[in-house]
Parts: sequence; C-alpha cells; structure tokens
Amino acid sequence: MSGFGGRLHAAMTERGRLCVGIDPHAALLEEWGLDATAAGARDFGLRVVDAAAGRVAVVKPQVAFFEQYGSAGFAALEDVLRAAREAGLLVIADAKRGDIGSTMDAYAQAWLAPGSPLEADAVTVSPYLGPDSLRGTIAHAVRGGKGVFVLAATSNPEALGLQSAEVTVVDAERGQTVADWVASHAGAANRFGVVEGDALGPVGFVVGATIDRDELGLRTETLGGAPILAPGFGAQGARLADLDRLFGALAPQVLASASRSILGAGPDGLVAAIDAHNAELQENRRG
Ligand SMILES: O=C(O)c1cc(=O)[nH]c(=O)n1[C@@H]1O[C@H](COP(=O)(O)O)[C@@H](O)[C@H]1O
Repeated sequence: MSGFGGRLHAAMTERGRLCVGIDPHAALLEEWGLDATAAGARDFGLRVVDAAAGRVAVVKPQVAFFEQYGSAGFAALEDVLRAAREAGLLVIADAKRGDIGSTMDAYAQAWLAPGSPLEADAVTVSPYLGPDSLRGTIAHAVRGGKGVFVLAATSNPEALGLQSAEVTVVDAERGQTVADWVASHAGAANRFGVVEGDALGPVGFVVGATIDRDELGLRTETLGGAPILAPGFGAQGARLADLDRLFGALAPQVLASASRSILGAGPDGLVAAIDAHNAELQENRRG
C-alpha cells in the first residue's frame, strides 16, 4: 500500500497541483446566502467538495471555521471530511496542532487514526514545542499511511523574525535558521519512513508562496522528497502563474493552496473559479 506521499504524488500527477481551501468565513457565508452557523458551514463545505471532486487532488478544510460553532461545528466538519474522502479527494485537515509529545499522540489519534470521526489524510502541525515533540505524531502517520504538514516558513509576514532566527542548539549547523532546522529535523522521517516506490515522503512542510526562502535560510536540499503545502496564492498576493519561478527545483512537489480567491466566486462560480486557477497553474509551465 502506498503511503501518503505516494498517494499525494499520484493524485497531483493526475489532477494537478491545486489545493482548494474550505474556509467558511462569516463574510463568505453571508455572500453565499448561508447562515453563519454550523449548518451554514456544513452546506458551504459540501458545496466546495462537490465542485472540487474530480477537478483537483486535494482539499484543505481550515478547522477553526468549524470549531467556532462548538460541537455542532465539529459535527459539520466530520460530514465535510467524510464527503471529501468519499469523493476521492485527499484531505488535509488544517488544524495546526502543536503540544508536548504525549498530548500530540491524542491529536494524531483524532485527525489521523483510521475510523476516527475526524479522520483526514494529513494534518497541519506546529513545531514550536520543538520538532522532536512531533516524533510520535509522525510515527503514527507513517504507520497508518497518513501525512503531516509541519509549519516551516509560513506565509504571514510577522513570522519572519521567529522563523529566520539562528538556532544555537548543539545539533544545529552553524548559522542554521529555525525554518531550516525544523525542516531537517522533522524531515528525517522522509529518509527512513518512505514507502518503497513512493515519490514523496509522509512529512510535508508549509512553505508560503509569499516568502523569500533565502531570507529564511530554508535550503532546497532540506526540503528534498517532502510534499510542500504552499499557501499565499490569490488573496495573499502570490500568483499561481509564478509557481515554477518561485519554487524552482521544488516546484513539482508543491501543492498550491488557495481559499478566498476561489470561494469568493460564490456557489455558482466555484467550478469556473477552480478551472481558472488550474489554467493559471498550467500557464507557468509554458511561460
Ligand atoms: O497551513 C496553512 O494552510 C496556512 C499556513 C500559512 O503559512 N498561511 C496560511 O494562510 N495558511 C492557511 O491557508 C489558508 C489561506 O487562505 P487564503 O489566503 O484565503 O487563500 C488559510 O486557511 C490559512 O489558515
């Protein structure tokens, strides 16, 4: 059986590198004629799943937009996760969990265990309790054929000071930055955990399309073999047509994530917006 990296690579080869975000912002719910409630978020999510199915490889529900409605919101999210997986989409739960290792085990159980009500194919995790705090979660993911995306170089400008800071611990290389150290530590599982024949490993990294990897000291070789989730396209300013130029040798590993630039098209414009985003991604292959 393929691991997450193998399944992701196969899906991206077949359906391209676009990941559609499922972010039911209150303002979007209103524009779509839906209530700002768990039921509204559920309808919104299911409509995005319908539009995305067969057109893209991956969807990424941002769980905060469901969590804000409490238990009803989580029930809505369960329905959206299940519908997406049943529609053949790979699902990244954007939960950005991060805690001490023993607590992370429970998060891994919640988001990655087969049969869990919130089961996804991968989950976003935060390394800021130390990349080693993610060791158990990564092992859990590898065992179950699941994936994680570790925050390495996030798309928001206020992260620069933290993520470009030099690490001074003994196992860091001289001058190594937080972003590069996190990626080299957590990415170790891609070297021993890759299922034979899988083109990509189970440990992915979030690398914003809006950031300068050189400024962050994030080296191309550190990201070798890792799926890269790149938010920042569309509403945050980066252009899909520039993906190959922005990511260079890493471009084939990049999953380009866009939420508001697609969702803002409204329920009737979703399919056209997804097609237009896919077409823009194709353009940079020619350009
Ligand atoms: O992990 C993420 O997906 C993420 C990481 C990051 O560095 N920046 C970032 O914007 N995101 C998420 O990506 C989505 C971006 O949404 P748009 O800016 O509307 O495309 C949101 O759901 C964010 O929570």
